[in-house]
Amino acid sequence: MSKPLLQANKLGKAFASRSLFRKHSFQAVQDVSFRLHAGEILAIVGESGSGKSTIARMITNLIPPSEGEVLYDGIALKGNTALQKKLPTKVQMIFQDPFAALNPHHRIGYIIGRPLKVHGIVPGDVRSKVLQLLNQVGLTPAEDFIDKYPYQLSGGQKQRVMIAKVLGLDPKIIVADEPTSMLDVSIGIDIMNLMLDLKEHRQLGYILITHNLGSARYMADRIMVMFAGQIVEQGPTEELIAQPKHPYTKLLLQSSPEPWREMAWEPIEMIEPAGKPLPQSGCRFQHRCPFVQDSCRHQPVAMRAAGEGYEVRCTLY
Ligand SMILES: Nc1ncnc2c1ncn2[C@@H]1O[C@H](COP(=O)(O)OP(=O)(O)OP(=O)(O)O)[C@@H](O)[C@H]1O
Repeated sequence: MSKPLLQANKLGKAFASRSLFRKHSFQAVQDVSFRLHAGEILAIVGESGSGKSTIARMITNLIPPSEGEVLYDGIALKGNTALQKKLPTKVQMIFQDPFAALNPHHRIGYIIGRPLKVHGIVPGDVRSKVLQLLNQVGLTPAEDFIDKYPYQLSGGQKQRVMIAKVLGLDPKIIVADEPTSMLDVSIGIDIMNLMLDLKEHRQLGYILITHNLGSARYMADRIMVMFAGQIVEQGPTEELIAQPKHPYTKLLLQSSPEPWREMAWEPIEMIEPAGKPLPQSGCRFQHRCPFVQDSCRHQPVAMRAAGEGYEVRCTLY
């Protein structure tokens, strides 16, 4: 297989926090490794607080990892100022709320054209390039959109503007953080289809961050399931959905409202509700796992191979 566009090696992130009497550190992400190739979509799924956005912020260089490294085309990001400077042309982010991400005081032409000037991609008049980008994201006739303000557009149109803005820099990777969660279902599907078309035409790699297993299944080639800052399972989409291995993935799938999921496993009964403090040692899921064994309470659990391109963090495998 070709060299990955993006590689995360044993990424970790600890945040310092301070309570009234003492300082402590909270491990938000731990031991996260994955690869993304051109033309591939990797979905990161997991409940709120599982570390998805922290991973996105580390790979886009918004925050430094506490451990591990991020590589683009095999080159480490850390300490490489030339690569860090070039990063916007390699990786771009799309956010959940396109309205918050678009400056309401500027016209669409300015919003899309500004990064092209700042990064020296189009010197001089950017109008024709902006019109081309509007066409590419389906905002046509482009002349009708270029002079509008964000408030004059619908949610789906705003998300298309966001996509046009990031495409202008010709990135190789797009990190999309819940890109359709604020849109109506049918509009969300249109945006996902647009993203899939752009991926095909430009051989983009996507990291799709989502709570929604339905969107992950619709878009992604591979799914990576996070629990409490760790990957618990990653593998090809259809295989992971049809035959999940980790008890947490099974729980996530069985609690999904999606009509397509057919459970070929005994329903998981949690022993403790979500939201309890994490255990001090051993498997992070031990309190909630009905299959917990003595070793799960004491030994940290490493990722293990569970088939071709498949890994799971569970002593049962
Ligand atoms: N700057 C920060 N300082 C301290 N803790 C943080 C910081 N950023 C994130 N965290 C904590 O790290 C953990 C992971 O957060 P993160 O935002 O990555 O989760 P998430 O899976 O993206 O959640 P959501 O789906 O709600 O966005 C959470 O417990 C969060 O409170």
